[in-house]
Amino acid sequence: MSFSSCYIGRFRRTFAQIHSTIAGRLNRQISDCQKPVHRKCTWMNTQARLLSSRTQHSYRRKLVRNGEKKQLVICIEGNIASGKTTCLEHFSKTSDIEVMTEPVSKWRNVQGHNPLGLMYQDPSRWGLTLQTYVQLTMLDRHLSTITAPVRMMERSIYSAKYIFVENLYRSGKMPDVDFAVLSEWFEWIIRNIHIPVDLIVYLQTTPQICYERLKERCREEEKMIPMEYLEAVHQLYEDWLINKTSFKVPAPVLVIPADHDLPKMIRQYEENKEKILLGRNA
Ligand SMILES: Nc1ncnc2c1ncn2[C@@H]1O[C@H](COP(=O)(O)OP(=O)(O)O)[C@@H](O)[C@H]1O
Ligand SMILES: Nc1ccn([C@H]2C[C@H](O)[C@@H](COP(=O)(O)O)O2)c(=O)n1
Repeated sequence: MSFSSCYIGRFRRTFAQIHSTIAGRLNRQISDCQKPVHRKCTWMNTQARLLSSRTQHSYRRKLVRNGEKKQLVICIEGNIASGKTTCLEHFSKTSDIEVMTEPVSKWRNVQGHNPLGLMYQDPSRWGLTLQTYVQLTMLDRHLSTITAPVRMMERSIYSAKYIFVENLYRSGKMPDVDFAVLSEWFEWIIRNIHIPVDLIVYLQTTPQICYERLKERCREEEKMIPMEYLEAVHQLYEDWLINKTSFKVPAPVLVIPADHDLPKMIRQYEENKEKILLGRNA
């Protein structure tokens, strides 16, 4: 087999795996969000109908998650090492809440490769690789079937793009072409797939506190993260969720100050529990 046919064969297999992962999570139904349409059709038919609906009508139809019902989806957002996983651990003890951490273990090991580690070693070369995989795995998380009345998940496909891809690009570590490809993927996803988020809980920290917690956690890949990186991520989060000057915010935001020690954080989580369970920020 020639090098090129072997390469094309591998590309086709990889594409088929990604396609089946996403397609498997979808209901193969189309909905126009306001008026759900309960018609079964194949993936290909769905695409055809999406295309025709777009040319004939002004409203947009989107693919929906398997068995999508009225469960609440709460995304926990915050800087690296701000305490998101610790927050989820606390709420995992509450009945009626399903918690879902970020798929970091996948980002550290995809078929024996470590795109997270590679990205920190050489962001210009591997930023696209990591962020493409983050986008896929986060989409997979968003589309997975919810098994409790409330889902709390760590971060979202939105912060992956608005914070981390944006940071790589703005800091000059992601080439224009990589940013353009990732942006088109992202825009396609949010235009065509319904990704409901009911509330964003923003754990607001100072970069200095995150730096201390990062050092304490001591994840191998993150040893070279400088303070400036956490400051840049912090600023992007503030502009998105507090100042609301950068990107569209997909849900109301509940801000929890998160520089405090663990006992105080737990008190704050308990004080905010009702709001969170109702998906409200006030
Ligand atoms: N309120 C807190 N005070 C002190 N240390 C904390 C607090 N919350 C979390 N940590 C510690 O900080 C590190 C990062 O927390 P983690 O929950 O993993 O953050 P994230 O998931 O946001 O990256 C961990 O070692 C954790 O034990
Ligand atoms: N889109 C993303 C999301 C996360 N990361 C990095 C940042 C951390 O090193 C790690 C996990 O984040 P944490 O849960 O500890 O805040 O993954 C990234 O580079 N891109």
